[in-house]
Amino acid sequence: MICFDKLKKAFNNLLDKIKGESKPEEEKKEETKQTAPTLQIEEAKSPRLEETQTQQKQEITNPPEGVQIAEKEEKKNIITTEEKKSRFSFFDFIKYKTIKEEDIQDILEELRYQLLESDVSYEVTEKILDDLKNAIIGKKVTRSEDLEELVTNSLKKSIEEILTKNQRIDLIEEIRKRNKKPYVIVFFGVNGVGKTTTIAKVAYLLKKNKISCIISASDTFRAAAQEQLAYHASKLEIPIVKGKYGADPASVAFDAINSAKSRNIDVVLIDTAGRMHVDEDLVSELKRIVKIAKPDLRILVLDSLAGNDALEQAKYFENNVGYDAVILTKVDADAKGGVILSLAYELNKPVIYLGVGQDYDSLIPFDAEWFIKRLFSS
Ligand SMILES: Nc1nc2c(ncn2[C@@H]2O[C@H](COP(=O)(O)OP(=O)(O)OP(=O)(O)O)[C@@H](O)[C@H]2O)c(=O)[nH]1
Repeated sequence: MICFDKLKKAFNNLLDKIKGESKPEEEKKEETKQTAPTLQIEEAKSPRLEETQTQQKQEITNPPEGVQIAEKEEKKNIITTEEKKSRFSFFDFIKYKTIKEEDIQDILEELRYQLLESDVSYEVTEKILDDLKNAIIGKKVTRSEDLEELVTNSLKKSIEEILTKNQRIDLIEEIRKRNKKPYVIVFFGVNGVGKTTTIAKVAYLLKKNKISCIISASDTFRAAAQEQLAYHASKLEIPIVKGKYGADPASVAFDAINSAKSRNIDVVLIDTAGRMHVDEDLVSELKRIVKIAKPDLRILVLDSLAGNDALEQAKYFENNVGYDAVILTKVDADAKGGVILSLAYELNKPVIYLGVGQDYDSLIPFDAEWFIKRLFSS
């Protein structure tokens, strides 16, 4: 289950505003009619007028429960209609004239707010807004459908540019085309982002593609991490090299690589320890592992629930250790979704997979077209 509802809503709200204009006149009239109150007590005609009027007065000051609910419903209707009416004003305001920046200021401001709320970084938000301004300012539109098309195309194009900024890496193809055995991959990231789970998912993916692998349990910092990996390795029937608690993680990786060489195994997957905070100890440990294991690919694992903090973590790792690609986990639990855009645009490395659940097959290749489709589907 992948949601990123908030980001989707941000774009849908904007398009809804524009779509609202295209409703036929009849529908508009119908909606306006609904604003007239239905509880018209003053006009009630009764043979016992006085009695009725007294009763009505009482009803007005203290209406029965059913009427109270009806009034509440009615108020809701009025509010909804007011909202609907405001949708019409945007297009009515700009049609037949050349669109100027000040005409779209309000809708851009609303979009800006909603994007930032969805974890889209400031820089990416500004790019989307600038692209939108460039697409519609100076245009003359006489049909709301044309405006909707202009806006949709601009949003889709911006997002495509953002998501395709970095060269994609097809992991399976990369391993197959590289004539090196074993192909070494090291995974790192702060604690709890999902490194161990991701390694199990990657092992499963390799196995499905008939690529053999061995796991190096180089997280000797957290005792349970070894057990967790051993459990996955046994379930997936994949060999594992473990180290004792507190052992040198680089030497565990070294042993795993030697084991792969002697057993003709295609790939070594190296797990590493996370820390609560990125710190100097972690960085020097990772540098040592990288120096000794000489990985072909360094994968940074980031948690989408960390929002913009994920971006900060990525910058920290970039500056201190360096990495080649990102796997973004827990996307299934991320109701916002903007972090994907921020990472894709602000990092110089590609996001290659998304973790979308806890099962072994809950790892999907990251694809711009897929993302855009989901974002703009109804
Ligand atoms: N919903 C969801 N949960 C995930 C995903 N990936 C990992 N998790 C969960 O996140 C929690 C932490 O995952 P781990 O794999 O133990 O994280 P870690 O980075 O190895 O943790 P440390 O070894 O402490 O650094 C576990 O409960 C996983 O099941 C994902 O894509 N979606």
